[in-house]
Amino acid sequence: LHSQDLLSLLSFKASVDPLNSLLDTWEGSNPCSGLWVGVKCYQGRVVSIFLDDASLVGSATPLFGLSQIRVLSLRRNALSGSLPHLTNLTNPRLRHLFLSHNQLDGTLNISLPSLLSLRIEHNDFSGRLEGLHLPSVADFNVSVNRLAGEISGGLSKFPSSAFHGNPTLCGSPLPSCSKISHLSNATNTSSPSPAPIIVSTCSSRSSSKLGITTLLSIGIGDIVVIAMALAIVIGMYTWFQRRFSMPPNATTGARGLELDHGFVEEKEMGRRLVCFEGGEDLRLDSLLKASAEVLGKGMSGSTYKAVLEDGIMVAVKRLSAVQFPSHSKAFNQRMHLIGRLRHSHVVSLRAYCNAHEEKLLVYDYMPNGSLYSLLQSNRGRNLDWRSRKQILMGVAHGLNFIHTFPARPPLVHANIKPSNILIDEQGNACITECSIMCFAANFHQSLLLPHASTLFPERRNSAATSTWHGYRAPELTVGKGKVTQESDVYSFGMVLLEVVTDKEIDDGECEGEMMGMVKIGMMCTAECPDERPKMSRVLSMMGEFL
Ligand SMILES: Nc1ncnc2c1ncn2[C@@H]1O[C@H](COP(=O)(O)OP(=O)(O)OP(=O)(O)O)[C@@H](O)[C@H]1O
Repeated sequence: LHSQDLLSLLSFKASVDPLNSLLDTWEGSNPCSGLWVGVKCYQGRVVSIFLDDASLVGSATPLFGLSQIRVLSLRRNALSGSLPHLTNLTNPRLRHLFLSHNQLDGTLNISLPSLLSLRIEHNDFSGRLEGLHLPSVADFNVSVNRLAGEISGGLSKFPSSAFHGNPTLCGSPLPSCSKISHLSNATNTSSPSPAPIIVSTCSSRSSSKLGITTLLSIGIGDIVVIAMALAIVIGMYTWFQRRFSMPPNATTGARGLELDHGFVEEKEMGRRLVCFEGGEDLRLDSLLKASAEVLGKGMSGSTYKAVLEDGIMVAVKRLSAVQFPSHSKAFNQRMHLIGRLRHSHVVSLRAYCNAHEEKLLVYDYMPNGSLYSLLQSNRGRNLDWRSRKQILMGVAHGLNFIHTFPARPPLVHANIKPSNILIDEQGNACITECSIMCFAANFHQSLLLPHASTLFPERRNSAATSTWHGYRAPELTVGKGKVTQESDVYSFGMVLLEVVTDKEIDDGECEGEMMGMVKIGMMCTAECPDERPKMSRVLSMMGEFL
């Protein structure tokens, strides 16, 4: 291990975590052990740092001492101070720099011909853009800072949203500088605000830059939108109620909304087993009698591998009575939908039982374990780039299928993480446990755990079963946040970043693809849910360069 890397990391830790409460896994002398949260290495050198949303306060400067760093992502912390002069001499391999939503200030001096992404929006940077020499940059955003002067050269190709919120910045794509100086001469110079300020609805800090009138009009606009949304929701709710109170066979022909013609209800031992296509032969008593092996235990319950009398293997999830105490009608309705999901990248639910004393879900058994175990094992260390791409493409296809399945309300997975991504006989990735966590009683409590110490939790303690916290979207941490397709996209992005930046990826020809994937991962993990792409868009972006 390179001693300069160790020194840089320790000096960063001393600055941002003097009490050793946030980066407590940064211990010992080997940051490449796999235990240092957020640190990825290649051939003994630190190549990426992912510490988004880690509550870090202090200076980021020591991290620029990592001379082989390719990806540095420190979004949504409270880092302050200025950036050092970044050049090919200091950081020749830096490709992606993500520092948005911090309190960084000073002028920008970055001369990196190979830098592909620069995201520094929502900081306090000042001065002109002349200090930026970034001929290759393709992903660029400096909005909501205090930058001034004319936008020139190659930077003009970026949309105005990349620059908004810098009151004295001008030139294409913002209004021309002559117009601005004319305007500012004509108006009171004590409060210049020539450039259009479009403020992201996700930023609380930026709202201080809005005037009262703007806030009022936004407020009135919001009320109208909320009223319309309420009307739509009530209409949909009424429709939904009518729709699902019909007997199964009386449903109309809309694909995906029909209840199964083939489902069989079994009353055995006082409990009901509801079976879907491919699970018609399942019986509750044979399931309960089957020889079973524990596969693992998670937040939502325990999973067993059961071998039935005829030799068929299934995975049975026994839901925890604490997390799923009630016998809910909504749960049954959702399971009837989930039982119809049939896709090569989604694990089929074959049957379920929702009795008071026993809540079971019966899935196809996947013989090759999960992405979690793959990343943990030695095999994972040698998982080549092709296999990683194949897995991620599979997950993207599966999640896109779930998100576009005709259902009202639209289906949300709610628990995308490596242990819920299973590998089938052909090595394809299949998503399991769709929507289950939507019904968990303690869902939000489990999300309120501290952020930084749960980043990439799977790496912290290989003995513990995985938890979801490192993959949750930031809007879910506030306690009332609701899981949405956008929060699924965030979790997918976190999984993608973990798979792509996992160490021991062969360097060389795959680097371009890898960096493209990092870019997609960053888009998926944008703070603002509205800014995250839909899974269909993610798929087409992945397809463009893979
Ligand atoms: N259909 C399946 N086939 C094979 N292995 C499975 C199947 N379903 C789950 N597993 C494995 O069983 C183990 C336990 O899964 P379980 O879903 O109970 O916990 P978890 O995924 O860690 O957490 P959570 O309860 O939040 O989903 C995991 O390693 C998972 O990959």
